[in-house]
Amino acid sequence: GALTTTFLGHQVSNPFLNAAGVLCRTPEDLLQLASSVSGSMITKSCTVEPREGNPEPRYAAAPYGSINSMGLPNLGFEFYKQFAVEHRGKLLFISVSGMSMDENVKMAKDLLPVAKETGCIMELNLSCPNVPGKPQVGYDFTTMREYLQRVSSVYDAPFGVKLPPYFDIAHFDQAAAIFNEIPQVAFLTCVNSLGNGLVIDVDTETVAIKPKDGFGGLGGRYILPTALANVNAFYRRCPTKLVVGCGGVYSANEAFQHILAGASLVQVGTALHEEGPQIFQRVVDEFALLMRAKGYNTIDDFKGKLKTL
Ligand SMILES: CC(C)(C)CCc1c(C(=O)O)[nH]c(=O)[nH]c1=O
Repeated sequence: GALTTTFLGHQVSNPFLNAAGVLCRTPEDLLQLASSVSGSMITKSCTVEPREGNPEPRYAAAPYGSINSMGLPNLGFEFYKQFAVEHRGKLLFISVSGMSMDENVKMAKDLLPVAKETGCIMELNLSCPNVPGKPQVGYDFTTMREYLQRVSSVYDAPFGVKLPPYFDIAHFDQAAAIFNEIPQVAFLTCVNSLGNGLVIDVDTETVAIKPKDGFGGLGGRYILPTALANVNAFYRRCPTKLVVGCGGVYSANEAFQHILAGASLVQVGTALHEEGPQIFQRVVDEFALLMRAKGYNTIDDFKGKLKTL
Protein backbone atom coordinates (compact mmCIF):
# COMPACT_ATOMS: atom_id res chain seq x y z
CA GLY A 1 0.00 0.00 0.00
CA ALA A 2 0.90 3.69 -0.13
CA LEU A 3 2.16 3.57 3.47
CA THR A 4 4.59 0.70 2.85
CA THR A 5 8.20 1.70 3.55
CA THR A 6 11.49 0.05 4.43
CA PHE A 7 13.72 0.58 7.46
CA LEU A 8 17.26 -0.85 7.54
CA GLY A 9 16.26 -3.39 4.94
CA HIS A 10 13.01 -4.44 6.64
CA GLN A 11 9.76 -3.72 4.82
CA VAL A 12 6.98 -2.42 7.06
CA SER A 13 3.31 -1.97 6.10
CA ASN A 14 3.27 1.53 7.61
CA PRO A 15 5.74 3.82 9.42
CA PHE A 16 3.92 3.72 12.78
CA LEU A 17 4.88 2.01 16.04
CA ASN A 18 4.61 2.57 19.79
CA ALA A 19 7.10 4.68 21.73
CA ALA A 20 9.24 2.53 24.05
CA GLY A 21 7.57 2.34 27.43
CA VAL A 22 3.97 2.56 26.25
CA LEU A 23 1.90 -0.66 26.02
CA CYS A 24 5.05 -2.83 25.77
CA ARG A 25 6.09 -4.07 29.24
CA THR A 26 4.13 -7.32 29.72
CA PRO A 27 3.23 -10.29 27.48
CA GLU A 28 -0.35 -8.94 27.34
CA ASP A 29 0.90 -5.50 26.23
CA LEU A 30 3.14 -7.02 23.57
CA LEU A 31 0.34 -9.23 22.23
CA GLN A 32 -1.90 -6.14 21.85
CA LEU A 33 0.88 -4.41 19.87
CA ALA A 34 1.69 -7.47 17.75
CA SER A 35 -2.00 -7.83 16.83
CA SER A 36 -2.49 -4.09 16.19
CA VAL A 37 -2.12 -2.45 12.77
CA SER A 38 1.24 -0.83 13.69
CA GLY A 39 3.94 -1.48 11.09
CA SER A 40 6.48 -2.35 13.78
CA MET A 41 6.77 -2.41 17.59
CA ILE A 42 9.27 -1.81 20.40
CA THR A 43 9.64 -3.31 23.89
CA LYS A 44 9.86 -1.47 27.21
CA SER A 45 13.41 -0.27 27.98
CA CYS A 46 14.94 -3.11 29.97
CA THR A 47 17.59 -3.66 32.63
CA VAL A 48 19.40 -6.91 33.38
CA GLU A 49 17.31 -7.55 36.52
CA PRO A 50 13.51 -7.18 36.53
CA ARG A 51 12.34 -3.96 38.19
CA GLU A 52 9.13 -2.99 40.02
CA GLY A 53 9.62 0.69 39.18
CA ASN A 54 8.36 3.65 41.19
CA PRO A 55 5.29 3.85 43.48
CA GLU A 56 1.99 4.81 41.81
CA PRO A 57 0.57 7.13 40.62
CA ARG A 58 3.62 7.31 38.34
CA TYR A 59 1.83 8.29 35.08
CA ALA A 60 -0.81 10.98 34.72
CA ALA A 61 -2.72 12.42 31.79
CA ALA A 62 -2.45 16.22 31.72
CA PRO A 63 -4.31 19.00 29.85
CA TYR A 64 -1.93 18.88 26.84
CA GLY A 65 -0.29 15.47 27.20
CA SER A 66 1.18 13.37 29.97
CA ILE A 67 3.74 13.25 32.77
CA ASN A 68 5.54 10.12 34.02
CA SER A 69 8.20 8.93 36.38
CA MET A 70 7.73 5.17 35.90
CA GLY A 71 11.22 4.31 37.18
CA LEU A 72 12.02 1.72 34.50
CA PRO A 73 9.56 -1.02 35.54
CA ASN A 74 10.35 -4.01 33.32
CA LEU A 75 10.41 -7.81 33.29
CA GLY A 76 14.21 -7.97 32.80
CA PHE A 77 16.42 -8.36 29.74
CA GLU A 78 16.08 -12.16 29.52
CA PHE A 79 12.29 -11.85 29.10
CA TYR A 80 12.51 -9.37 26.21
CA LYS A 81 15.35 -11.31 24.58
CA GLN A 82 13.23 -14.48 24.71
CA PHE A 83 10.25 -12.53 23.35
CA ALA A 84 12.44 -11.54 20.38
CA VAL A 85 13.45 -15.19 19.83
CA GLU A 86 9.80 -16.37 19.78
CA HIS A 87 8.29 -13.34 17.98
CA ARG A 88 7.06 -13.79 14.42
CA GLY A 89 5.65 -11.12 12.10
CA LYS A 90 6.18 -7.37 12.32
CA LEU A 91 9.58 -5.72 12.72
CA LEU A 92 10.61 -5.71 16.40
CA PHE A 93 12.80 -3.20 18.19
CA ILE A 94 14.31 -4.00 21.60
CA SER A 95 14.86 -0.98 23.86
CA VAL A 96 17.84 -1.31 26.23
CA SER A 97 18.40 1.02 29.19
CA GLY A 98 20.92 -0.41 31.62
CA MET A 99 21.68 1.13 35.01
CA SER A 100 25.39 1.38 34.08
CA MET A 101 27.67 1.28 31.07
CA ASP A 102 28.72 -2.27 31.96
CA GLU A 103 25.06 -3.35 32.10
CA ASN A 104 24.37 -1.84 28.67
CA VAL A 105 27.47 -3.46 27.16
CA LYS A 106 26.46 -6.84 28.66
CA MET A 107 22.92 -6.62 27.26
CA ALA A 108 24.19 -5.50 23.84
CA LYS A 109 26.64 -8.42 23.73
CA ASP A 110 23.89 -10.89 24.70
CA LEU A 111 21.36 -9.45 22.27
CA LEU A 112 23.67 -9.52 19.23
CA PRO A 113 23.18 -13.19 18.22
CA VAL A 114 19.40 -12.81 18.62
CA ALA A 115 19.46 -9.63 16.48
CA LYS A 116 21.45 -11.44 13.79
CA GLU A 117 19.16 -14.47 13.97
CA THR A 118 15.77 -12.78 14.15
CA GLY A 119 16.33 -9.36 12.56
CA CYS A 120 15.23 -7.51 15.71
CA ILE A 121 16.86 -4.11 16.14
CA MET A 122 18.34 -2.60 19.32
CA GLU A 123 17.37 0.92 20.40
CA LEU A 124 19.77 2.07 23.14
CA ASN A 125 18.04 4.48 25.54
CA LEU A 126 20.48 7.28 26.29
CA SER A 127 18.15 8.77 28.89
CA CYS A 128 19.46 5.94 31.03
CA PRO A 129 20.73 6.97 34.46
CA ASN A 130 24.35 8.03 34.90
CA VAL A 131 26.48 8.30 38.04
CA PRO A 132 24.28 10.06 40.70
CA GLY A 133 24.87 13.79 40.59
CA LYS A 134 25.71 13.69 36.87
CA PRO A 135 23.14 14.44 34.15
CA GLN A 136 21.56 11.59 32.16
CA VAL A 137 23.96 10.03 29.64
CA GLY A 138 22.29 11.84 26.72
CA TYR A 139 23.28 15.15 28.34
CA ASP A 140 26.84 14.07 29.27
CA PHE A 141 28.63 14.06 25.91
CA THR A 142 31.92 12.60 27.19
CA THR A 143 30.08 9.65 28.74
CA MET A 144 27.77 9.35 25.73
CA ARG A 145 30.73 9.01 23.33
CA GLU A 146 32.31 6.37 25.60
CA TYR A 147 28.98 4.45 25.82
CA LEU A 148 28.61 4.37 22.03
CA GLN A 149 32.26 3.41 21.44
CA ARG A 150 32.03 0.54 23.94
CA VAL A 151 28.62 -0.73 22.76
CA SER A 152 29.59 -0.53 19.09
CA SER A 153 32.80 -2.44 19.84
CA VAL A 154 30.76 -5.44 21.06
CA TYR A 155 27.65 -5.00 18.89
CA ASP A 156 28.67 -5.21 15.22
CA ALA A 157 25.17 -4.77 13.86
CA PRO A 158 23.21 -1.60 13.12
CA PHE A 159 21.53 -0.15 16.22
CA GLY A 160 19.80 3.07 17.20
CA VAL A 161 19.84 5.49 20.08
CA LYS A 162 16.82 7.06 21.86
CA LEU A 163 17.70 10.65 22.54
CA PRO A 164 16.50 13.19 25.08
CA PRO A 165 15.44 16.50 23.53
CA TYR A 166 18.17 19.11 23.00
CA PHE A 167 17.42 22.84 23.02
CA ASP A 168 20.73 24.50 22.13
CA ILE A 169 22.12 24.55 18.58
CA ALA A 170 25.61 23.87 19.97
CA HIS A 171 24.23 20.70 21.58
CA PHE A 172 22.73 19.54 18.26
CA ASP A 173 26.20 20.10 16.71
CA GLN A 174 28.13 18.32 19.47
CA ALA A 175 25.74 15.35 19.71
CA ALA A 176 25.61 14.91 15.91
CA ALA A 177 29.43 14.97 15.76
CA ILE A 178 29.52 12.04 18.20
CA PHE A 179 26.91 10.00 16.29
CA ASN A 180 28.72 10.66 13.00
CA GLU A 181 31.89 9.09 14.53
CA ILE A 182 30.08 5.76 15.12
CA PRO A 183 29.04 4.00 11.87
CA GLN A 184 27.12 1.30 13.82
CA VAL A 185 24.66 3.93 15.01
CA ALA A 186 22.23 3.54 12.14
CA PHE A 187 19.30 5.59 13.48
CA LEU A 188 18.46 8.28 16.00
CA THR A 189 15.08 8.30 17.74
CA CYS A 190 14.11 11.86 18.61
CA VAL A 191 12.78 12.46 21.28
CA ASN A 192 12.31 10.97 24.72
CA SER A 193 10.03 12.80 27.15
CA LEU A 194 10.94 16.38 28.12
CA GLY A 195 12.66 15.84 31.42
CA ASN A 196 11.47 16.96 34.83
CA GLY A 197 8.29 18.84 34.14
CA LEU A 198 5.75 19.51 36.92
CA VAL A 199 1.97 19.14 36.52
CA ILE A 200 -0.17 20.75 39.23
CA ASP A 201 -3.88 20.21 40.03
CA VAL A 202 -5.34 23.57 41.13
CA ASP A 203 -8.38 22.10 42.91
CA THR A 204 -6.33 19.79 45.14
CA GLU A 205 -3.24 22.04 45.09
CA THR A 206 -1.24 18.85 44.58
CA VAL A 207 1.18 17.40 42.05
CA ALA A 208 -0.09 14.71 39.62
CA ILE A 209 2.38 11.86 40.28
CA LYS A 210 3.92 10.41 43.46
CA PRO A 211 7.64 9.88 42.61
CA LYS A 212 10.22 12.70 42.67
CA ASP A 213 7.87 15.25 44.35
CA GLY A 214 5.79 15.18 41.17
CA PHE A 215 8.65 15.85 38.74
CA GLY A 216 8.46 13.74 35.57
CA GLY A 217 8.97 13.47 31.82
CA LEU A 218 6.43 15.32 29.65
CA GLY A 219 4.85 13.79 26.56
CA GLY A 220 2.06 14.65 24.17
CA ARG A 221 1.02 18.01 22.69
CA TYR A 222 3.47 19.82 25.00
CA ILE A 223 6.42 18.41 23.09
CA LEU A 224 5.58 18.35 19.34
CA PRO A 225 7.56 21.47 18.26
CA THR A 226 10.59 20.33 20.29
CA ALA A 227 10.35 16.82 18.85
CA LEU A 228 10.09 18.17 15.27
CA ALA A 229 13.12 20.42 15.80
CA ASN A 230 15.20 17.51 17.10
CA VAL A 231 14.11 15.26 14.20
CA ASN A 232 15.02 17.95 11.66
CA ALA A 233 18.25 19.04 13.40
CA PHE A 234 19.65 15.49 13.29
CA TYR A 235 18.18 14.81 9.83
CA ARG A 236 20.23 17.77 8.56
CA ARG A 237 23.39 16.92 10.56
CA CYS A 238 23.52 13.12 10.10
CA PRO A 239 22.89 12.41 6.39
CA THR A 240 24.16 8.80 6.68
CA LYS A 241 21.70 7.94 9.47
CA LEU A 242 17.95 7.45 9.68
CA VAL A 243 15.81 9.42 12.11
CA VAL A 244 12.78 8.03 13.95
CA GLY A 245 10.30 10.64 15.14
CA CYS A 246 8.64 10.52 18.56
CA GLY A 247 6.68 13.19 20.37
CA GLY A 248 3.26 14.75 20.09
CA VAL A 249 1.75 12.39 17.49
CA TYR A 250 -2.05 12.08 17.87
CA SER A 251 -3.10 11.86 14.21
CA ALA A 252 -1.87 11.75 10.61
CA ASN A 253 -1.33 15.51 10.80
CA GLU A 254 1.50 15.38 13.36
CA ALA A 255 2.92 12.19 11.82
CA PHE A 256 3.11 13.98 8.46
CA GLN A 257 5.01 16.83 10.13
CA HIS A 258 7.54 14.37 11.58
CA ILE A 259 8.11 12.76 8.18
CA LEU A 260 8.40 16.16 6.43
CA ALA A 261 11.03 17.00 9.07
CA GLY A 262 12.94 13.85 8.11
CA ALA A 263 11.54 10.95 10.14
CA SER A 264 11.53 7.48 8.50
CA LEU A 265 9.31 5.92 11.19
CA VAL A 266 6.99 7.62 13.68
CA GLN A 267 6.45 6.49 17.28
CA VAL A 268 3.26 7.15 19.25
CA GLY A 269 3.44 7.39 23.05
CA THR A 270 0.97 9.51 25.05
CA ALA A 271 -1.79 9.26 22.44
CA LEU A 272 -1.41 5.46 22.38
CA HIS A 273 -1.57 5.32 26.17
CA GLU A 274 -4.77 7.42 26.15
CA GLU A 275 -6.57 5.93 23.10
CA GLY A 276 -5.31 2.32 22.99
CA PRO A 277 -3.87 0.30 20.10
CA GLN A 278 -6.84 1.00 17.81
CA ILE A 279 -5.17 4.40 17.31
CA PHE A 280 -2.94 2.73 14.71
CA GLN A 281 -5.89 1.86 12.44
CA ARG A 282 -7.22 5.42 12.76
CA VAL A 283 -3.87 7.04 11.98
CA VAL A 284 -3.18 4.67 9.07
CA ASP A 285 -6.57 5.48 7.53
CA GLU A 286 -6.10 9.22 8.07
CA PHE A 287 -2.58 9.06 6.65
CA ALA A 288 -3.70 7.32 3.45
CA LEU A 289 -6.35 10.03 2.93
CA LEU A 290 -3.79 12.79 3.61
CA MET A 291 -1.31 11.34 1.10
CA ARG A 292 -4.05 10.97 -1.53
CA ALA A 293 -5.29 14.53 -0.95
CA LYS A 294 -1.72 15.80 -1.48
CA GLY A 295 -1.05 13.56 -4.49
CA TYR A 296 1.77 11.55 -2.85
CA ASN A 297 2.21 7.87 -3.76
CA THR A 298 5.00 6.91 -1.35
CA ILE A 299 6.53 8.15 1.90
CA ASP A 300 9.74 8.97 0.03
CA ASP A 301 7.81 11.48 -2.09
CA PHE A 302 7.81 13.87 0.91
CA LYS A 303 10.21 12.51 3.57
CA GLY A 304 12.55 15.30 4.64
CA LYS A 305 11.08 17.68 2.05
CA LEU A 306 10.21 20.38 4.60
CA LYS A 307 10.44 23.76 2.94
CA THR A 308 12.08 26.81 4.57
CA LEU A 309 11.19 30.39 3.77
C1 LIG B 1 13.90 7.90 32.95
C2 LIG B 1 14.55 6.55 33.12
C3 LIG B 1 13.84 5.81 34.27
C4 LIG B 1 16.01 6.75 33.52
C5 LIG B 1 14.51 5.74 31.80
C6 LIG B 1 13.18 5.13 31.42
C7 LIG B 1 12.16 6.14 30.98
C8 LIG B 1 10.99 6.35 31.68
C9 LIG B 1 10.68 5.64 32.95
O1 LIG B 1 10.69 4.37 32.97
O2 LIG B 1 10.41 6.38 33.92
N1 LIG B 1 10.08 7.28 31.28
C10 LIG B 1 10.28 8.04 30.15
O3 LIG B 1 9.46 8.90 29.78
N2 LIG B 1 11.41 7.83 29.42
C11 LIG B 1 12.36 6.92 29.79
O4 LIG B 1 13.38 6.79 29.09
